[in-house]
Amino acid sequence: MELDGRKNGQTPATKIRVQDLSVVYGRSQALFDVSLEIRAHSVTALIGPSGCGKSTFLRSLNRMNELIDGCRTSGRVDLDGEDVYGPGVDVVTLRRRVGMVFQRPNPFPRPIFDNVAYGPRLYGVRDRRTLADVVEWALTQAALWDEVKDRLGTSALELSGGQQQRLCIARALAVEPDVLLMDEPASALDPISTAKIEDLIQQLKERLTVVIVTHNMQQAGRIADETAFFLNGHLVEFDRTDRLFERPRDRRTEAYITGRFG
Ligand SMILES: Nc1ncnc2c1ncn2[C@@H]1O[C@H](COP(=O)(O)OP(=O)(O)OP(=O)(O)O)[C@@H](O)[C@H]1O
Repeated sequence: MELDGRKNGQTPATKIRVQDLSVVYGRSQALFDVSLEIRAHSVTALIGPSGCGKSTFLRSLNRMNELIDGCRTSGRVDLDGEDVYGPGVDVVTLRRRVGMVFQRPNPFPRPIFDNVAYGPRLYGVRDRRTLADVVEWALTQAALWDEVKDRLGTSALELSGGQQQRLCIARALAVEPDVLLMDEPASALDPISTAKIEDLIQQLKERLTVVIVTHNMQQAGRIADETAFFLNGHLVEFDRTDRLFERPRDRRTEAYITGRFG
């Protein structure tokens, strides 16, 4: 099934439309009827206290939740107007279009080059020149090329934590996704590496759409166009980041951003 068309009357600016999304793990419900729209070429931050469902929401956007035993999802997630849970959707293609970067850098214990070439190889690229070009392009996009171009054959595990995380971003970018899901990508990093990742995210949104979970409200304020505040599995408020932080409409949002709980 093609996922590219703009259907169901969505405006071109809507990249992902979530309607009445609920997620259950076994007997415990993690998300309750969440609806929101994510604009193309924007950065959307998901904030809220631990356990409120941010990662669950993120994983439901590219069906990563399905890898968890006992996890059931209902509702609708449209990507460019097509339901990603619809019959006939190829999950491999979906996850190629909607890539993911995790909290802890998780490079493979393989050379830097192979880490980035992994996805393109998986999707059938064999030509060495083409692979080399893709690797250079993705590492440049991830602001890592200059630091590693002379040691592409060394193990990714020899890189610093911040470099490893940019490598993981390069690995995700190498298959040219149009959405990048990031689950607290900078929480394990020092302030300088964090600033690099934040700069990178700002640049990436020219190419793609970013959805990021963060515990760091200053970070959401710096990088996100829109912010969603979750509490106990409910989406409490979703608005432009400046409005959500300066004039929250819900007192629970206000309590959270002013540090009164969470
Ligand atoms: N694999 C799983 N199996 C069972 N329950 C899970 C699983 N993952 C998450 N949950 C539960 O779902 C709820 C939401 O968890 P989730 O990880 O989505 O929250 P979160 O807001 O991302 O939390 P944190 O900020 O601590 O990462 C929690 O009650 C959690 O215990």
